[in-house]
Amino acid sequence: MGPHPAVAAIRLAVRRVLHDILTELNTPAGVPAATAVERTPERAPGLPTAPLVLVACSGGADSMALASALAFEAPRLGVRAGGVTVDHGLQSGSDLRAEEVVLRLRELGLDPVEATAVTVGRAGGPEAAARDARYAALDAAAARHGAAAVLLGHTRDDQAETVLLGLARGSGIRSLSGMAAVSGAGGRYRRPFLQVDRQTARKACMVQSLPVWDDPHNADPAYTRSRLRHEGLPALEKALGKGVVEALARTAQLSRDDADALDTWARQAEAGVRDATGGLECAKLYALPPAVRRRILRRAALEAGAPGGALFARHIEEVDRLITGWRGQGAINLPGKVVARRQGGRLVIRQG
Ligand SMILES: Nc1ncnc2c1ncn2[C@@H]1O[C@H](COP(=O)(O)OP(=O)(O)OP(=O)(O)O)[C@@H](O)[C@H]1O
Repeated sequence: MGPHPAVAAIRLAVRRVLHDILTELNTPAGVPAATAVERTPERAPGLPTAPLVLVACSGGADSMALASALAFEAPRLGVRAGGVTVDHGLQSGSDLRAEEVVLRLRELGLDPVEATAVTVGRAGGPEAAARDARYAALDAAAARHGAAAVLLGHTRDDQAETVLLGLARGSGIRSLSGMAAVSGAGGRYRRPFLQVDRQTARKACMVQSLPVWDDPHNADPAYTRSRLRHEGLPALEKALGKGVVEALARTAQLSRDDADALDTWARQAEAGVRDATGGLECAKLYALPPAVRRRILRRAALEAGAPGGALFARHIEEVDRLITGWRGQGAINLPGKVVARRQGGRLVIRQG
C-alpha cells in the first residue's frame, strides 16, 4: 500500500522542487542538463559532496510536513537534507522550543540541523520586523552551510492571504502576485507547498505522528494576517464558496506572469522614450499604454532615489498626469525628496 494521499501530495511537491534544483545545479552557463547527480545517491569518495537543501522549520504543521517530505525525498535524489529553526525570542521559553524543533528534525534524519537566535527590531511593525530578522538568519545559515536552497512551508492558504493583503493595498497586479515559488539571491528560497493546502500539510503530520507546534501569534487578532486567516477568509468562503482559496492562489500565478511581462515590456520601451541626453520625452511616453508608461515612471522615480516602500500608486498617478493631463501644473513632490517636473517636452525626475 502506498503512503496516505496527504503524505503522497507533500512528497510529490518536494520531489518536483528538488528536481528543479538539481537540474539548475547541473546546467551552469547553459550546459545541457546532466543527470549525474540524480543517478548517484551514494557518492564515491573523491566526488564532490552532494548538494545540501535546508528546510526552514518553525515547528508548525506546514514546515514540519515539509521537513518530513524533504527527509524522505532528498536521499533518493542524492541530496543532503538539513534544517534551520529561528528563535525570534518573542515569547518566554522560545529557546527551549527551538531546541525541541532541532531534536524533531534530527529524528527525521536531517543533518546538519541548527537553531539560530535573532533579535527582532521594530522597523515596519512586528510582523515585518520578525520576517526581516528571520530571513537574515536563514540567509546566514544558508551561506554558512553552503546550501543550494532553503525550503519554506508557505501553503496555498498563505498565498491566498497574501493576495488579499495585496488587493487591499490597491497598488496593481504586482501586489496581487503573492509569493514567488522561487525567490531570494540566486533563487535560494523555494516554496514547494504553494499548491498544497494547509489541511493537507496538517493531515500529513497527523498520519505520520509528527508532533506540531501551533504558534499563538497565528491566532492573535492583533496581527493583520491572523485576522484575515480567522475572520476574513472564512467570511469570503461563506459568501463565495469553498473554491475561493484556490482561485486566489491561481490569481497570484496569473498576476505574476502578467506583471513580469509588463515589466519586460516597460524595460524595452524605456530606451525608446529617452532622448540623446537620457531625458524622458513626454510625447513618446503619452503614446504608450498606461500600464507600461507608469512602470517607466516608477523606475525613473526609484532611480532618482525615491524609496520603493514609500512610493505608492497614487504618487505615480500624479506624475502620470504631467504627461496625460498637462495644463501647466507645478512640480510633484515624491518620497525621498525626489521631485518630478515637466520642462518643455521633457519629464525631469531628480532629487532635491
Ligand atoms: N521560526 C522559524 N524558523 C524557521 N523557519 C520559519 C520560522 N517561522 C517561519 N518559518 C518559515 O516560513 C514559513 C512561513 O511561516 P509562517 O509563520 O508565515 O507560516 P505558517 O503557516 O505559520 O507556517 P508553519 O506552520 O510552518 O509555522 C514556514 O513554513 C517556515 O518555512
